[in-house]
Amino acid sequence: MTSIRLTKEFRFEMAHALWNYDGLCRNLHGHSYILRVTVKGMPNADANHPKCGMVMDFGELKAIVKDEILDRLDHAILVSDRAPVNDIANLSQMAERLIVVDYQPTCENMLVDFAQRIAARLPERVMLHSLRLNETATSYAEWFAEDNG
Ligand SMILES: Nc1nc2c(c(=O)[nH]1)N=C([C@H](O)[C@H](O)COP(=O)(O)OP(=O)(O)OP(=O)(O)O)CN2
Ligand SMILES: [Zn+2]
Repeated sequence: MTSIRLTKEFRFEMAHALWNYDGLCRNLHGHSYILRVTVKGMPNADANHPKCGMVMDFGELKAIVKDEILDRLDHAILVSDRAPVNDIANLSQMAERLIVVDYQPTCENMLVDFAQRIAARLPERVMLHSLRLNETATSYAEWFAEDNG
């Protein structure tokens, strides 16, 4: 049996601010994030199964990422609970999707959060191999299961 890595790419638009940061990113600003999710497993070998030849259906992976990440974060504002969250919440309709997290919303911390959420939803015998999150065209962070075993 051969182990195969499967990757799907997702895109979402999100605003954030780095609380107490010593540079421009302390201001609310937005990014067009690109998230690449790679899973690993053996393709289904049952010739009678509709998913024969698949590690997992790309559609199933898409549904997980949509549920756990895109539906929450696309066009959202992500801020740390250490920031003045109530002031932002008072922006009323401009902050309908205000997501408050217990971490500084860097791409590194977002990946830790994403890895936990995605791994918990994968089918049996499919492992989360890695994640890559581009915050800008020139900046990205990566999470690898092998680094975090
Ligand atoms: N290690 C990290 N550093 C920074 C993060 C982060 O998530 N992890 N985030 C930011 C800002 O939010 C923003 O993404 C700025 O990134 P940067 O690459 O500095 O963006 P620029 O537009 O200045 O990049 P250039 O392409 O070089 O113009 C800051 N740091
Ligand atoms: Zn940023």
